[in-house]
Amino acid sequence: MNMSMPIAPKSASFLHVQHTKPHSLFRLYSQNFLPFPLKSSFNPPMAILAVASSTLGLSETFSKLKQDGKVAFIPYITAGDPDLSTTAEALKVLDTCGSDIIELGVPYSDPLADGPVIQAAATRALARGTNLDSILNMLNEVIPQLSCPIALFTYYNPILKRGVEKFMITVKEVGVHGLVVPDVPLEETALLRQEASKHNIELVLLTTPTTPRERMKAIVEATEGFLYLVSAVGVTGARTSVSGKVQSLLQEIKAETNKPVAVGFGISKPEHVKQVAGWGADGVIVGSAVVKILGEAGSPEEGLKNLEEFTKSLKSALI
Ligand SMILES: O=P(O)(O)OC[C@@H](O)[C@@H](O)c1c[nH]c2ccccc12
Repeated sequence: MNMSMPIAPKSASFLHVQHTKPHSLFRLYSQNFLPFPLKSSFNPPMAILAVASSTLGLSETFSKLKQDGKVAFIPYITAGDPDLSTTAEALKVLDTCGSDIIELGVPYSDPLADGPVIQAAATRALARGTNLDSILNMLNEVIPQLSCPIALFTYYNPILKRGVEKFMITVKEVGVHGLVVPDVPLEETALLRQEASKHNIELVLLTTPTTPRERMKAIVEATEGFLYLVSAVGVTGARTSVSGKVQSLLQEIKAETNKPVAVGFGISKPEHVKQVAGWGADGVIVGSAVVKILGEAGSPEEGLKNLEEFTKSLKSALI
């Protein structure tokens, strides 16, 4: 990864950039979008889902949580940081400590939406030779041991390199349930959504604090699994507080849909988790704070131990 690449300072956010640069992340969400016919998703009776709980997808996970009056805890980690065997252990720790969905990031050389913590994690993972094949081989072993679904998190380029249909087939084969592609140009969402739908992968779309209302409605219509509400302008990274605007954004979105909404960006403490859940979020996503613990520990063992403690502290805010 080009480490000299300027990391967008928080003030010059992608949202501001969207008005100056044609291809910033959030600019991609500002073109007109024609919602596509939603796939008629097969909804087996809960009894079957309860039996095969490890096969619960993203939307089933949210409906089960909703029935229990609970909010989803969704951590994000970068695959291969500090190494893939630690990632395998970290997935099990996160699962055991009560994660309801886990976002697993595919490290990429130009993570334009990521702040310094996740950029550094991607650099370390790539330096160790982590790639999509090695990640999928690891997932093939680990997913059968997990009780929560995995949402693979990747920029668009690695998908295009492999071919959209081949990518979907491959990730489905290892048991991945969901997919988040933060930089997909919306006019190309159709191709991704068609192939994702064909292979029963839930493609999660993102909306931001400055997404125009009509555009937000189209994104809500098109997203599957859940809607990712980005809580702050700028790049990923722990913040000292969560913007109060999230509360009104959640109300605005929930007036348009019954689909679950998970909030991410900047959430890094149990009090943030509690606050966002109290505002009506169906899920709370924590990335950088978790990545930092794993990637910057003195050893993988220390990282996993600290991860367990931190995850339990965040989860306890939702109980
Ligand atoms: O790191 P944060 O501020 O806790 O935000 C979650 C974020 O890491 C995760 O969802 C994510 C990782 N890379 C991204 C790129 C765009 C949007 C979201 C993401």
